[in-house]
Amino acid sequence: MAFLVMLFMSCAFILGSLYAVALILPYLRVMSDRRKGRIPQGPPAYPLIGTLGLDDDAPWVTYKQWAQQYGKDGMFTFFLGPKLHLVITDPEVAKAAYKDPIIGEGRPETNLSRLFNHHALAFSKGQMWKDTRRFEIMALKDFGRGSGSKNLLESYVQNAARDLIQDISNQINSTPDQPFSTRPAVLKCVANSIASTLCGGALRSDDPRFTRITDSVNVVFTEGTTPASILNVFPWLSHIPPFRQKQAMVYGRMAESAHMMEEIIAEHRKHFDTSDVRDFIDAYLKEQQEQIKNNGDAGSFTDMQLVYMSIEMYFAGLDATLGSLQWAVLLLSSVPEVLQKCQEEIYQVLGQGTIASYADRGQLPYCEATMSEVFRIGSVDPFGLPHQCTEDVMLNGYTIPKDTTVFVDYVNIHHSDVYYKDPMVFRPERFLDDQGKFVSSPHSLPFATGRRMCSGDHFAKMIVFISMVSMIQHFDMTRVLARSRPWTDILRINGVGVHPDHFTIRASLR
Ligand code: HEM
Repeated sequence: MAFLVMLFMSCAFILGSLYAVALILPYLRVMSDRRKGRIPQGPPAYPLIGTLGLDDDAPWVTYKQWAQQYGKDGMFTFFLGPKLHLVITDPEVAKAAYKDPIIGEGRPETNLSRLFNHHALAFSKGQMWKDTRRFEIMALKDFGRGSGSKNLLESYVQNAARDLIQDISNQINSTPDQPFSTRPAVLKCVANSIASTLCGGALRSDDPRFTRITDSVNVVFTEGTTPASILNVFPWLSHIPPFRQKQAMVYGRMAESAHMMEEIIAEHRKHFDTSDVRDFIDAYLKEQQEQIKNNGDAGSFTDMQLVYMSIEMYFAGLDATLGSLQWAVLLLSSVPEVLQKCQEEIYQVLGQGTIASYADRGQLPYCEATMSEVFRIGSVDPFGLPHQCTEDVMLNGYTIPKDTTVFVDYVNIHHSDVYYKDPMVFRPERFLDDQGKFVSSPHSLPFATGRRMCSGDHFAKMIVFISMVSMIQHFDMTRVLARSRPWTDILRINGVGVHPDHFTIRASLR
Protein backbone atom coordinates (compact mmCIF):
# COMPACT_ATOMS: atom_id res chain seq x y z
CA MET A 1 0.00 0.00 0.00
CA ALA A 2 2.79 2.42 0.99
CA PHE A 3 4.47 1.60 -2.31
CA LEU A 4 1.30 2.52 -4.25
CA VAL A 5 0.96 5.82 -2.39
CA MET A 6 4.63 6.62 -3.14
CA LEU A 7 4.14 5.71 -6.79
CA PHE A 8 1.02 7.88 -7.05
CA MET A 9 2.77 10.85 -5.42
CA SER A 10 5.83 10.49 -7.67
CA CYS A 11 3.63 10.39 -10.79
CA ALA A 12 1.66 13.41 -9.59
CA PHE A 13 4.92 15.26 -8.90
CA ILE A 14 6.38 14.43 -12.33
CA LEU A 15 3.13 15.41 -14.15
CA GLY A 16 2.85 18.62 -12.11
CA SER A 17 6.46 19.53 -12.90
CA LEU A 18 5.96 18.85 -16.63
CA TYR A 19 2.80 21.01 -16.60
CA ALA A 20 4.68 23.84 -14.85
CA VAL A 21 7.60 23.61 -17.32
CA ALA A 22 5.16 23.60 -20.26
CA LEU A 23 3.66 26.84 -18.92
CA ILE A 24 6.93 28.50 -17.90
CA LEU A 25 8.88 28.00 -21.16
CA PRO A 26 6.54 30.08 -23.38
CA TYR A 27 6.39 32.68 -20.60
CA LEU A 28 10.23 32.98 -20.56
CA ARG A 29 10.34 33.30 -24.35
CA VAL A 30 7.70 36.05 -24.38
CA MET A 31 9.37 37.93 -21.50
CA SER A 32 12.67 37.84 -23.37
CA ASP A 33 10.98 39.19 -26.54
CA ARG A 34 9.26 41.86 -24.48
CA ARG A 35 12.59 42.97 -22.95
CA LYS A 36 14.02 43.23 -26.47
CA GLY A 37 11.08 45.48 -27.49
CA ARG A 38 9.56 43.00 -29.99
CA ILE A 39 6.36 42.68 -27.93
CA PRO A 40 4.57 45.72 -26.43
CA GLN A 41 5.80 46.67 -22.95
CA GLY A 42 3.82 46.14 -19.75
CA PRO A 43 3.93 45.72 -15.98
CA PRO A 44 6.19 43.06 -14.40
CA ALA A 45 4.94 39.48 -14.43
CA TYR A 46 5.91 36.35 -12.52
CA PRO A 47 6.10 32.78 -13.81
CA LEU A 48 2.73 30.96 -13.53
CA ILE A 49 1.13 33.72 -11.39
CA GLY A 50 1.33 36.44 -14.03
CA THR A 51 0.92 40.16 -13.34
CA LEU A 52 -0.20 41.25 -9.89
CA GLY A 53 -2.32 44.24 -8.96
CA LEU A 54 -5.24 44.04 -11.41
CA ASP A 55 -8.40 45.40 -9.74
CA ASP A 56 -11.03 42.80 -10.69
CA ASP A 57 -13.92 45.09 -9.62
CA ALA A 58 -12.75 48.07 -11.66
CA PRO A 59 -10.17 46.77 -14.16
CA TRP A 60 -10.40 49.97 -16.24
CA VAL A 61 -8.71 51.86 -13.37
CA THR A 62 -5.68 49.52 -13.46
CA TYR A 63 -5.60 49.49 -17.28
CA LYS A 64 -5.56 53.29 -17.33
CA GLN A 65 -2.50 53.35 -15.04
CA TRP A 66 -0.70 50.64 -17.04
CA ALA A 67 -1.52 52.43 -20.33
CA GLN A 68 -0.02 55.66 -18.97
CA GLN A 69 3.12 53.86 -17.79
CA TYR A 70 3.72 51.37 -20.62
CA GLY A 71 1.22 52.04 -23.39
CA LYS A 72 3.21 53.92 -25.99
CA ASP A 73 2.14 52.97 -29.53
CA GLY A 74 -1.44 52.42 -28.34
CA MET A 75 -1.07 49.09 -26.52
CA PHE A 76 0.49 47.25 -23.59
CA THR A 77 0.75 43.65 -22.44
CA PHE A 78 0.24 41.85 -19.14
CA PHE A 79 -0.06 38.25 -17.99
CA LEU A 80 -3.13 36.62 -16.48
CA GLY A 81 -1.61 33.49 -14.95
CA PRO A 82 0.73 32.22 -17.68
CA LYS A 83 -1.34 33.72 -20.53
CA LEU A 84 -0.20 36.80 -22.44
CA HIS A 85 -2.85 39.52 -22.82
CA LEU A 86 -2.61 42.48 -25.19
CA VAL A 87 -4.70 45.55 -24.35
CA ILE A 88 -5.26 48.05 -27.17
CA THR A 89 -5.74 51.62 -25.99
CA ASP A 90 -5.91 53.52 -29.29
CA PRO A 91 -9.02 53.45 -31.52
CA GLU A 92 -7.04 53.46 -34.79
CA VAL A 93 -4.85 50.54 -33.65
CA ALA A 94 -8.07 48.74 -32.59
CA LYS A 95 -9.61 49.21 -36.04
CA ALA A 96 -6.45 47.93 -37.78
CA ALA A 97 -6.20 44.93 -35.43
CA TYR A 98 -9.85 43.81 -35.69
CA LYS A 99 -9.90 44.24 -39.48
CA ASP A 100 -7.18 41.59 -39.73
CA PRO A 101 -8.71 38.08 -39.69
CA ILE A 102 -5.84 36.79 -37.48
CA ILE A 103 -6.88 39.02 -34.56
CA GLY A 104 -10.34 40.04 -35.73
CA GLU A 105 -11.91 36.56 -35.92
CA GLY A 106 -10.26 34.47 -33.21
CA ARG A 107 -11.77 33.92 -29.75
CA PRO A 108 -9.96 32.52 -26.73
CA GLU A 109 -11.45 29.80 -24.58
CA THR A 110 -12.90 31.52 -21.51
CA ASN A 111 -15.27 30.66 -18.73
CA LEU A 112 -18.09 32.32 -20.69
CA SER A 113 -17.31 30.43 -23.92
CA ARG A 114 -17.39 27.15 -21.95
CA LEU A 115 -20.77 28.17 -20.48
CA PHE A 116 -22.05 28.57 -24.06
CA ASN A 117 -20.56 25.21 -25.03
CA HIS A 118 -18.36 27.06 -27.61
CA HIS A 119 -21.54 27.75 -29.59
CA ALA A 120 -23.69 30.86 -30.30
CA LEU A 121 -22.27 33.52 -32.58
CA ALA A 122 -19.98 35.04 -30.02
CA PHE A 123 -18.14 31.81 -29.20
CA SER A 124 -18.22 29.76 -32.38
CA LYS A 125 -15.33 29.79 -34.80
CA GLY A 126 -14.49 29.02 -38.45
CA GLN A 127 -17.24 28.15 -40.92
CA MET A 128 -19.99 27.89 -38.30
CA TRP A 129 -19.26 31.44 -37.13
CA LYS A 130 -19.15 32.79 -40.72
CA ASP A 131 -22.41 31.08 -41.78
CA THR A 132 -24.42 31.89 -38.68
CA ARG A 133 -23.16 35.48 -38.48
CA ARG A 134 -24.19 36.12 -42.10
CA PHE A 135 -27.57 34.56 -41.31
CA GLU A 136 -28.20 36.55 -38.08
CA ILE A 137 -27.36 39.88 -39.70
CA MET A 138 -29.60 39.10 -42.71
CA ALA A 139 -32.49 37.86 -40.55
CA LEU A 140 -32.46 41.00 -38.37
CA LYS A 141 -32.26 43.15 -41.51
CA ASP A 142 -35.25 41.32 -43.04
CA PHE A 143 -37.34 41.88 -39.89
CA GLY A 144 -36.39 45.56 -39.99
CA ARG A 145 -37.31 46.09 -43.65
CA GLY A 146 -40.48 47.84 -44.75
CA SER A 147 -42.39 50.65 -43.12
CA GLY A 148 -45.28 50.83 -40.66
CA SER A 149 -46.63 47.47 -39.51
CA LYS A 150 -44.55 45.71 -42.20
CA ASN A 151 -41.44 46.65 -40.26
CA LEU A 152 -41.81 43.88 -37.68
CA LEU A 153 -38.75 44.85 -35.65
CA GLU A 154 -39.88 48.43 -35.26
CA SER A 155 -43.47 47.53 -34.42
CA TYR A 156 -42.23 45.18 -31.62
CA VAL A 157 -40.00 47.93 -30.23
CA GLN A 158 -42.75 50.57 -30.43
CA ASN A 159 -45.24 48.30 -28.64
CA ALA A 160 -42.71 47.70 -25.87
CA ALA A 161 -42.05 51.46 -25.63
CA ARG A 162 -45.81 52.15 -25.29
CA ASP A 163 -45.91 49.69 -22.37
CA LEU A 164 -42.87 51.38 -20.85
CA ILE A 165 -44.67 54.75 -20.84
CA GLN A 166 -47.77 53.10 -19.34
CA ASP A 167 -45.72 51.37 -16.61
CA ILE A 168 -43.91 54.55 -15.58
CA SER A 169 -47.20 56.53 -15.66
CA ASN A 170 -48.81 53.90 -13.40
CA GLN A 171 -45.87 54.16 -11.01
CA ILE A 172 -46.18 57.97 -10.87
CA ASN A 173 -49.97 57.85 -10.40
CA SER A 174 -49.89 55.18 -7.68
CA THR A 175 -47.19 56.89 -5.56
CA PRO A 176 -46.94 60.56 -6.63
CA ASP A 177 -43.69 62.37 -5.66
CA GLN A 178 -42.07 59.14 -4.49
CA PRO A 179 -38.67 58.25 -5.87
CA PHE A 180 -38.53 55.00 -7.83
CA SER A 181 -36.19 52.92 -9.92
CA THR A 182 -36.93 52.70 -13.64
CA ARG A 183 -35.05 49.39 -13.88
CA PRO A 184 -38.07 46.99 -13.70
CA ALA A 185 -40.03 48.89 -16.40
CA VAL A 186 -36.96 49.29 -18.64
CA LEU A 187 -36.07 45.61 -18.18
CA LYS A 188 -39.57 44.62 -19.25
CA CYS A 189 -39.44 46.95 -22.28
CA VAL A 190 -36.09 45.60 -23.55
CA ALA A 191 -36.96 41.96 -22.79
CA ASN A 192 -40.29 42.26 -24.65
CA SER A 193 -38.63 43.85 -27.71
CA ILE A 194 -36.08 41.04 -27.85
CA ALA A 195 -38.50 38.20 -26.99
CA SER A 196 -40.99 39.27 -29.70
CA THR A 197 -38.22 39.31 -32.29
CA LEU A 198 -36.61 36.09 -31.12
CA CYS A 199 -39.57 33.86 -30.35
CA GLY A 200 -42.95 35.60 -30.79
CA GLY A 201 -44.94 35.65 -27.58
CA ALA A 202 -42.71 33.37 -25.49
CA LEU A 203 -40.47 34.78 -22.73
CA ARG A 204 -42.25 38.13 -22.77
CA SER A 205 -43.11 39.68 -19.40
CA ASP A 206 -46.50 37.87 -19.31
CA ASP A 207 -44.83 34.44 -19.68
CA PRO A 208 -44.51 32.58 -16.33
CA ARG A 209 -40.84 31.85 -17.18
CA PHE A 210 -40.01 35.57 -17.50
CA THR A 211 -38.87 36.25 -13.91
CA ARG A 212 -36.69 33.18 -13.84
CA ILE A 213 -34.96 33.76 -17.18
CA THR A 214 -34.29 37.47 -16.58
CA ASP A 215 -32.84 36.53 -13.19
CA SER A 216 -30.65 33.94 -14.95
CA VAL A 217 -29.28 36.66 -17.26
CA ASN A 218 -28.17 38.49 -14.14
CA VAL A 219 -26.77 35.40 -12.44
CA VAL A 220 -24.85 34.17 -15.50
CA PHE A 221 -23.34 37.57 -16.27
CA THR A 222 -22.54 38.63 -12.71
CA GLU A 223 -21.45 35.31 -11.22
CA GLY A 224 -20.33 33.55 -14.41
CA THR A 225 -17.27 35.54 -15.27
CA THR A 226 -15.48 38.84 -15.31
CA PRO A 227 -13.14 39.93 -18.11
CA ALA A 228 -10.11 39.32 -15.89
CA SER A 229 -11.40 36.19 -14.19
CA ILE A 230 -8.69 33.74 -13.22
CA LEU A 231 -11.12 30.97 -14.25
CA ASN A 232 -10.48 32.02 -17.85
CA VAL A 233 -6.92 30.74 -17.63
CA PHE A 234 -7.18 28.05 -14.95
CA PRO A 235 -10.52 26.30 -15.71
CA TRP A 236 -9.76 23.49 -13.24
CA LEU A 237 -10.17 26.02 -10.40
CA SER A 238 -13.92 25.79 -11.02
CA HIS A 239 -13.89 22.38 -9.29
CA ILE A 240 -12.35 23.81 -6.11
CA PRO A 241 -14.03 25.99 -3.42
CA PRO A 242 -14.82 28.91 -3.38
CA PHE A 243 -15.48 28.70 -7.14
CA ARG A 244 -17.15 25.29 -7.18
CA GLN A 245 -20.56 26.24 -5.78
CA LYS A 246 -20.87 29.41 -7.85
CA GLN A 247 -19.92 27.56 -11.01
CA ALA A 248 -22.44 24.80 -10.30
CA MET A 249 -25.17 27.42 -9.87
CA VAL A 250 -24.23 29.26 -13.08
CA TYR A 251 -24.05 26.03 -15.10
CA GLY A 252 -27.43 25.05 -13.61
CA ARG A 253 -28.96 28.33 -14.79
CA MET A 254 -27.51 27.87 -18.29
CA ALA A 255 -28.86 24.32 -18.50
CA GLU A 256 -32.28 25.53 -17.37
CA SER A 257 -32.27 28.36 -19.95
CA ALA A 258 -31.22 25.90 -22.68
CA HIS A 259 -34.12 23.67 -21.65
CA MET A 260 -36.59 26.61 -21.92
CA MET A 261 -35.25 27.44 -25.40
CA GLU A 262 -35.57 23.77 -26.47
CA GLU A 263 -39.24 23.82 -25.37
CA ILE A 264 -39.88 27.02 -27.32
CA ILE A 265 -38.09 25.70 -30.42
CA ALA A 266 -40.09 22.44 -30.26
CA GLU A 267 -43.30 24.51 -30.09
CA HIS A 268 -42.13 26.52 -33.14
CA ARG A 269 -41.44 23.32 -35.10
CA LYS A 270 -45.05 22.16 -34.50
CA HIS A 271 -46.56 25.30 -36.06
CA PHE A 272 -43.79 26.08 -38.53
CA ASP A 273 -44.87 27.37 -41.96
CA THR A 274 -42.15 28.43 -44.42
CA SER A 275 -44.45 31.02 -46.00
CA ASP A 276 -45.11 32.72 -42.63
CA VAL A 277 -41.82 33.49 -40.86
CA ARG A 278 -42.91 35.02 -37.58
CA ASP A 279 -39.63 35.49 -35.74
CA PHE A 280 -35.91 34.69 -35.54
CA ILE A 281 -36.44 31.03 -34.58
CA ASP A 282 -38.74 30.53 -37.60
CA ALA A 283 -36.15 32.18 -39.87
CA TYR A 284 -33.48 29.81 -38.54
CA LEU A 285 -35.70 26.73 -39.03
CA LYS A 286 -36.35 27.83 -42.61
CA GLU A 287 -32.62 28.23 -43.27
CA GLN A 288 -31.99 24.81 -41.67
CA GLN A 289 -34.56 23.20 -43.98
CA GLU A 290 -33.03 24.85 -47.04
CA GLN A 291 -29.54 23.69 -46.07
CA ILE A 292 -30.80 20.11 -45.71
CA LYS A 293 -32.67 20.30 -49.02
CA ASN A 294 -29.68 21.74 -50.94
CA ASN A 295 -26.73 20.00 -49.25
CA GLY A 296 -28.16 16.88 -47.63
CA ASP A 297 -27.36 18.08 -44.07
CA ALA A 298 -27.89 21.14 -41.88
CA GLY A 299 -24.19 22.17 -42.04
CA SER A 300 -23.53 25.01 -39.59
CA PHE A 301 -27.27 25.32 -38.80
CA THR A 302 -27.42 22.66 -36.11
CA ASP A 303 -30.12 22.37 -33.45
CA MET A 304 -27.56 23.07 -30.75
CA GLN A 305 -26.39 26.27 -32.46
CA LEU A 306 -30.02 27.49 -32.53
CA VAL A 307 -30.43 26.87 -28.77
CA TYR A 308 -27.26 28.81 -27.91
CA MET A 309 -27.90 31.62 -30.42
CA SER A 310 -31.34 32.07 -28.86
CA ILE A 311 -29.89 32.24 -25.35
CA GLU A 312 -27.24 34.65 -26.61
CA MET A 313 -29.74 37.00 -28.25
CA TYR A 314 -31.88 37.10 -25.12
CA PHE A 315 -28.98 37.32 -22.63
CA ALA A 316 -26.44 39.52 -24.44
CA GLY A 317 -29.09 41.73 -25.99
CA LEU A 318 -30.92 42.22 -22.70
CA ASP A 319 -27.88 42.93 -20.54
CA ALA A 320 -26.21 45.52 -22.81
CA THR A 321 -29.40 47.26 -23.97
CA LEU A 322 -30.90 47.45 -20.47
CA GLY A 323 -27.59 48.85 -19.18
CA SER A 324 -27.51 51.49 -21.94
CA LEU A 325 -31.10 52.61 -21.32
CA GLN A 326 -30.48 52.85 -17.60
CA TRP A 327 -27.48 55.07 -18.40
CA ALA A 328 -29.79 57.21 -20.55
CA VAL A 329 -32.23 57.67 -17.64
CA LEU A 330 -29.43 58.40 -15.17
CA LEU A 331 -27.73 60.98 -17.39
CA LEU A 332 -30.92 62.70 -18.58
CA SER A 333 -32.31 62.92 -15.05
CA SER A 334 -29.01 64.42 -13.87
CA VAL A 335 -28.57 67.11 -16.51
CA PRO A 336 -31.89 69.01 -16.97
CA GLU A 337 -30.53 71.24 -19.80
CA VAL A 338 -30.03 68.20 -22.05
CA LEU A 339 -33.44 66.76 -21.16
CA GLN A 340 -35.07 70.08 -22.01
CA LYS A 341 -33.28 70.45 -25.37
CA CYS A 342 -34.37 66.92 -26.34
CA GLN A 343 -37.95 67.70 -25.30
CA GLU A 344 -38.04 70.89 -27.40
CA GLU A 345 -36.76 69.01 -30.45
CA ILE A 346 -39.23 66.14 -29.98
CA TYR A 347 -42.21 68.50 -29.59
CA GLN A 348 -41.32 70.35 -32.78
CA VAL A 349 -41.03 67.15 -34.82
CA LEU A 350 -43.41 64.61 -33.21
CA GLY A 351 -45.61 66.61 -30.85
CA GLN A 352 -46.80 64.84 -27.73
CA GLY A 353 -48.78 61.93 -29.12
CA THR A 354 -46.79 60.38 -32.00
CA ILE A 355 -44.48 57.53 -31.13
CA ALA A 356 -40.96 57.85 -32.55
CA SER A 357 -39.69 55.58 -35.30
CA TYR A 358 -36.02 54.88 -35.87
CA ALA A 359 -36.09 56.82 -39.18
CA ASP A 360 -37.13 59.95 -37.22
CA ARG A 361 -33.57 60.32 -35.97
CA GLY A 362 -32.82 62.21 -39.23
CA GLN A 363 -35.12 64.96 -37.94
CA LEU A 364 -34.07 64.56 -34.31
CA PRO A 365 -30.28 65.16 -34.49
CA TYR A 366 -30.02 66.38 -30.90
CA CYS A 367 -31.70 63.17 -29.66
CA GLU A 368 -29.42 61.02 -31.82
CA ALA A 369 -26.41 62.91 -30.45
CA THR A 370 -27.76 62.33 -26.94
CA MET A 371 -27.97 58.59 -27.59
CA SER A 372 -24.36 58.53 -28.84
CA GLU A 373 -23.25 60.48 -25.78
CA VAL A 374 -25.07 57.94 -23.55
CA PHE A 375 -23.22 55.08 -25.31
CA ARG A 376 -19.90 56.93 -24.91
CA ILE A 377 -20.23 57.70 -21.20
CA GLY A 378 -22.00 54.43 -20.29
CA SER A 379 -19.64 52.15 -22.27
CA VAL A 380 -21.65 49.14 -21.09
CA ASP A 381 -19.29 46.69 -22.78
CA PRO A 382 -16.07 48.24 -21.49
CA PHE A 383 -13.67 45.88 -23.27
CA GLY A 384 -15.98 44.13 -25.77
CA LEU A 385 -15.39 40.39 -25.89
CA PRO A 386 -11.84 39.05 -25.93
CA HIS A 387 -10.21 38.04 -29.20
CA GLN A 388 -7.31 35.66 -29.73
CA CYS A 389 -4.52 35.68 -32.33
CA THR A 390 -4.83 32.58 -34.47
CA GLU A 391 -1.22 33.05 -35.79
CA ASP A 392 1.81 35.24 -35.00
CA VAL A 393 0.92 38.65 -36.40
CA MET A 394 2.52 42.09 -36.86
CA LEU A 395 0.64 45.01 -35.30
CA ASN A 396 1.94 48.58 -35.29
CA GLY A 397 5.55 47.40 -35.60
CA TYR A 398 5.34 44.68 -32.91
CA THR A 399 5.04 40.90 -33.22
CA ILE A 400 2.02 39.59 -31.36
CA PRO A 401 2.45 35.86 -30.68
CA LYS A 402 -0.15 33.25 -31.64
CA ASP A 403 -2.68 32.54 -28.84
CA THR A 404 -2.33 36.00 -27.24
CA THR A 405 -5.65 37.17 -25.80
CA VAL A 406 -6.48 40.62 -27.20
CA PHE A 407 -9.01 43.19 -26.13
CA VAL A 408 -9.67 46.89 -26.58
CA ASP A 409 -10.00 49.24 -23.62
CA TYR A 410 -13.08 50.97 -25.08
CA VAL A 411 -14.14 52.56 -21.79
CA ASN A 412 -10.84 54.42 -21.28
CA ILE A 413 -10.83 55.47 -24.96
CA HIS A 414 -14.37 56.83 -24.55
CA HIS A 415 -13.41 58.61 -21.33
CA SER A 416 -10.07 59.98 -22.56
CA ASP A 417 -9.34 63.71 -22.72
CA VAL A 418 -7.10 63.00 -25.71
CA TYR A 419 -10.24 62.33 -27.79
CA TYR A 420 -12.94 64.24 -25.91
CA LYS A 421 -12.80 67.63 -24.20
CA ASP A 422 -14.11 67.34 -20.61
CA PRO A 423 -14.79 63.63 -21.21
CA MET A 424 -16.92 63.07 -18.09
CA VAL A 425 -19.31 65.93 -18.93
CA PHE A 426 -22.59 64.77 -20.52
CA ARG A 427 -22.56 66.98 -23.62
CA PRO A 428 -24.43 65.70 -26.72
CA GLU A 429 -23.23 68.77 -28.69
CA ARG A 430 -19.90 66.96 -29.26
CA PHE A 431 -21.79 64.76 -31.76
CA LEU A 432 -23.20 67.76 -33.71
CA ASP A 433 -21.58 69.86 -36.45
CA ASP A 434 -21.86 73.65 -36.84
CA GLN A 435 -25.23 73.29 -38.58
CA GLY A 436 -26.61 71.14 -35.76
CA LYS A 437 -26.43 67.94 -37.86
CA PHE A 438 -25.48 64.65 -36.21
CA VAL A 439 -21.88 63.51 -36.78
CA SER A 440 -20.46 60.25 -35.52
CA SER A 441 -17.10 60.22 -33.76
CA PRO A 442 -14.25 58.02 -35.08
CA HIS A 443 -13.17 57.35 -31.48
CA SER A 444 -16.53 56.16 -30.21
CA LEU A 445 -16.89 52.39 -30.67
CA PRO A 446 -19.64 51.17 -28.29
CA PHE A 447 -20.45 48.24 -30.59
CA ALA A 448 -16.77 47.43 -31.17
CA THR A 449 -15.18 47.37 -34.62
CA GLY A 450 -14.08 44.94 -37.31
CA ARG A 451 -15.03 41.40 -38.14
CA ARG A 452 -16.76 40.49 -34.90
CA MET A 453 -18.41 43.83 -34.33
CA CYS A 454 -21.81 43.53 -32.60
CA SER A 455 -24.28 41.86 -34.96
CA GLY A 456 -27.25 43.39 -33.10
CA ASP A 457 -26.08 47.03 -33.25
CA HIS A 458 -28.92 48.28 -35.46
CA PHE A 459 -31.54 46.47 -33.36
CA ALA A 460 -30.00 47.72 -30.08
CA LYS A 461 -29.87 51.33 -31.31
CA MET A 462 -33.49 51.07 -32.43
CA ILE A 463 -34.58 49.92 -28.95
CA VAL A 464 -32.54 52.59 -27.15
CA PHE A 465 -33.59 55.41 -29.49
CA ILE A 466 -37.34 54.70 -29.52
CA SER A 467 -37.55 53.94 -25.79
CA MET A 468 -35.39 56.90 -24.77
CA VAL A 469 -37.27 59.38 -27.00
CA SER A 470 -40.61 58.06 -25.68
CA MET A 471 -39.56 58.56 -22.06
CA ILE A 472 -38.27 62.09 -22.78
CA GLN A 473 -41.50 62.92 -24.64
CA HIS A 474 -43.71 61.94 -21.71
CA PHE A 475 -41.81 62.67 -18.49
CA ASP A 476 -39.77 65.21 -16.58
CA MET A 477 -37.18 63.30 -14.57
CA THR A 478 -34.85 64.26 -11.73
CA ARG A 479 -32.20 62.03 -10.27
CA VAL A 480 -32.46 61.44 -6.53
CA LEU A 481 -28.78 61.13 -5.71
CA ALA A 482 -26.11 63.59 -4.67
CA ARG A 483 -25.76 65.71 -7.82
CA SER A 484 -22.03 65.99 -7.20
CA ARG A 485 -21.42 62.23 -7.37
CA PRO A 486 -19.31 61.69 -10.51
CA TRP A 487 -20.23 59.10 -13.14
CA THR A 488 -17.02 57.17 -12.54
CA ASP A 489 -18.19 56.53 -9.00
CA ILE A 490 -21.45 55.04 -10.26
CA LEU A 491 -19.97 52.43 -12.61
CA ARG A 492 -20.68 48.88 -11.47
CA ILE A 493 -19.09 45.94 -13.14
CA ASN A 494 -21.77 43.40 -13.95
CA GLY A 495 -19.61 40.49 -15.06
CA VAL A 496 -19.19 41.27 -18.73
CA GLY A 497 -20.99 44.62 -18.71
CA VAL A 498 -20.99 47.89 -16.80
CA HIS A 499 -24.31 49.21 -15.56
CA PRO A 500 -24.98 52.27 -13.42
CA ASP A 501 -25.20 51.40 -9.75
CA HIS A 502 -28.69 51.43 -8.19
CA PHE A 503 -30.31 54.87 -8.45
CA THR A 504 -33.79 56.34 -8.22
CA ILE A 505 -35.54 59.26 -9.91
CA ARG A 506 -38.60 61.43 -9.32
CA ALA A 507 -40.71 61.83 -12.42
CA SER A 508 -43.86 63.67 -13.46
CA LEU A 509 -46.04 63.41 -16.52
CA ARG A 510 -45.72 66.27 -19.01
C1 HEM B 1 -26.64 48.67 -26.47
C2 HEM B 1 -26.62 47.37 -26.65
C3 HEM B 1 -25.41 46.59 -27.13
C4 HEM B 1 -24.07 46.89 -27.06
C5 HEM B 1 -23.43 48.14 -26.48
C6 HEM B 1 -23.35 45.78 -27.66
C7 HEM B 1 -21.97 45.71 -27.79
C8 HEM B 1 -21.27 44.62 -28.26
C9 HEM B 1 -19.83 44.49 -28.25
C10 HEM B 1 -18.86 45.55 -27.75
C11 HEM B 1 -19.52 43.27 -28.78
C12 HEM B 1 -18.13 42.62 -28.88
C13 HEM B 1 -17.57 42.58 -30.29
C14 HEM B 1 -16.22 41.93 -30.36
O1 HEM B 1 -16.07 40.75 -30.03
O2 HEM B 1 -15.25 42.59 -30.75
C15 HEM B 1 -20.78 42.63 -29.13
C16 HEM B 1 -20.89 41.38 -29.72
C17 HEM B 1 -22.08 40.77 -30.02
N1 HEM B 1 -23.35 41.30 -29.82
FE1 HEM B 1 -23.80 43.10 -29.06
N2 HEM B 1 -24.26 44.84 -28.08
C18 HEM B 1 -25.53 45.29 -27.78
C19 HEM B 1 -26.73 44.67 -28.07
C20 HEM B 1 -26.86 43.49 -28.75
C21 HEM B 1 -28.11 42.88 -29.16
C22 HEM B 1 -29.51 43.48 -28.94
C23 HEM B 1 -27.80 41.69 -29.74
C24 HEM B 1 -28.74 40.67 -30.34
C25 HEM B 1 -29.48 40.84 -31.34
C26 HEM B 1 -26.35 41.55 -29.72
C27 HEM B 1 -25.65 40.48 -30.23
C28 HEM B 1 -24.27 40.36 -30.24
C29 HEM B 1 -23.57 39.18 -30.73
C30 HEM B 1 -24.22 37.92 -31.29
C31 HEM B 1 -22.19 39.44 -30.61
C32 HEM B 1 -21.04 38.52 -31.03
C33 HEM B 1 -20.68 38.79 -32.50
C34 HEM B 1 -19.61 37.84 -33.04
O3 HEM B 1 -18.83 37.29 -32.28
O4 HEM B 1 -19.55 37.71 -34.28
N3 HEM B 1 -25.83 42.66 -29.12
N4 HEM B 1 -21.83 43.47 -28.81
